Amino acid sequence: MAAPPAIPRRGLFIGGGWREPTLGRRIPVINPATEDTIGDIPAATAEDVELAVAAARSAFLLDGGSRWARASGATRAKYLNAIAAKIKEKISYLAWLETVDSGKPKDEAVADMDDVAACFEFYAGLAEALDGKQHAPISLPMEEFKTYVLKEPIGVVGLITPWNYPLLMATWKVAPALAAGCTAVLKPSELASLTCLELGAICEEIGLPSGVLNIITGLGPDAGAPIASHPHVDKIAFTGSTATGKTIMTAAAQMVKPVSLELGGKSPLVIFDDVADIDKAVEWAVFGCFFNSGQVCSATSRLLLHEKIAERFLDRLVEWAKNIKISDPLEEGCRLGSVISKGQYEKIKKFISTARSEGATILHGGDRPKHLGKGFFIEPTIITDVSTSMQIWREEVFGPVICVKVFKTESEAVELANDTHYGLAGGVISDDLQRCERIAKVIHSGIVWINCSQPTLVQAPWGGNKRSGFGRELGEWGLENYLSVKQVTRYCKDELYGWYQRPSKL
Ligand SMILES: NC(=O)c1ccc[n+]([C@@H]2O[C@H](COP(=O)([O-])OP(=O)(O)OC[C@H]3O[C@@H](n4cnc5c(N)ncnc54)[C@H](O)[C@@H]3O)[C@@H](O)[C@H]2O)c1
Ligand SMILES: C[N+](C)(C)CC=O
Repeated sequence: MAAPPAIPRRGLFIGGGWREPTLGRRIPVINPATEDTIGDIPAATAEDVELAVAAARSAFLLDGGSRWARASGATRAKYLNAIAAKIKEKISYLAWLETVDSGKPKDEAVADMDDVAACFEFYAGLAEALDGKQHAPISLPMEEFKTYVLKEPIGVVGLITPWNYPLLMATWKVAPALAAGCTAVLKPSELASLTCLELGAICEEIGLPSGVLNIITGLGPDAGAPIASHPHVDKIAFTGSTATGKTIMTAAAQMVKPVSLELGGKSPLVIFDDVADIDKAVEWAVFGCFFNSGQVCSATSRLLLHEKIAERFLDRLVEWAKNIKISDPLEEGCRLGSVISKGQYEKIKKFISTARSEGATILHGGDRPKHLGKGFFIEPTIITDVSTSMQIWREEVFGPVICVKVFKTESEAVELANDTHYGLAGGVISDDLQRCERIAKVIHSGIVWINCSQPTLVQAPWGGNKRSGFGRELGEWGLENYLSVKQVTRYCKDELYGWYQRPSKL
């Protein structure tokens, strides 16, 4: 068997080159599936953030912005397409790296890398289309003024991202930010930064102008907080926990800096008794909460079952959960890998034990799989006898743990579905499409899935309401996040405007 590739030892990617962190600190990289230390990443601090922001600002302003910010969208599109091509060329390597860094099954990592390339290509298309949207005239009810609109890049943007889809979540921000003409400082999660550093290497290879994208790795308070509070960062786009989102919003508010926040969730999946093929519904329930070990912001982790099918559905759910291949994520056919870290493993175990002590039943799972002695693995876990006051019903676990409640009527199902501070996603499964449409309208969330859970489409808006944040990523909305709209109005009559009396020239 060929030896696995080595983990590259990288520095911080600043101003188009690599540099060691100013204080010389590094953070170990642990493969969560084996618990082995496999490398390290730089631990940036405020000193490095200064350098990265300065590099991004001078790239934004260079030659009056003509190299990047005010270059045509078509010019920027060439770079985005070149990044996409490199991602495709290196897909197996990048997927391997993502797998050993995050513990997710290799097949999932390959799908993530496909999505990364597709996202760069999609925003390359929108960058080109942006050229045709400039100078859009505004229809006015008078003739003396003519008005048009320019869409301009916001400036230097700080992009702070989580570990669950390391390169993909970064791409959701980097691709539209660059398409808009912004320059950026990306700070991925300290728990999984390897593929984001490889993005730096790709930018170097394709000759992205220096300083357009800077990538600094490190701990949140040391490397993320100085970005959020930096006076020369014009916008923050953040994906992560609601708690960190609040801290970032507070820091940004001091400078009236715009923020977009993609935060946590506790999304419902409502299943009615009219489903003809119960396995089809069960598979979506499994996918909705056990994919990526449930470490998905939009995981449908609250399952609402109609009382008439609840027993049969739960029997099949347990069968399907037992059938999931849990293994080293590099093994062929793995469908449940490890969770990201020891800390996350312990947090999930605590959620399960609290649910038990509050009176819930652990119907299936709840432990480390017996055949895996090492690694941060947790069985797919199904929890029943849940009340709405329990922690397991109210709080995001971010692990392979689904909690179940039974309902009698449609209105009860809707009330339970909306019984949350979060509002990211929700799903409904029923053979009655009119009912699905009715429910889609009344679920308080940014995304509703009908007869499925989790499809994520680069063309469609993504984001939440309530404590799941605000702003939308992906689609054209993702580009708008990084554009500032400028009104340009011209007075076009030869005569005086005539509000004041012209003073005599005598
Ligand atoms: N809504 C979405 O689209 C979406 C997508 C993925 C993940 N998430 C959410 O992300 C969370 C899991 O990710 P996580 O554990 O990495 O979140 P986290 O909030 O702990 O960390 C996210 C990022 O913020 C940084 N950070 C931490 N403290 C900071 C501070 N004080 N100032 C600036 N930056 C700081 C971290 O280093 C990391 O890069 C879950 O709640 C999940 O629901 C949401
Ligand atoms: C949208 N998705 C599933 C890729 C990442 C959210 O955690």
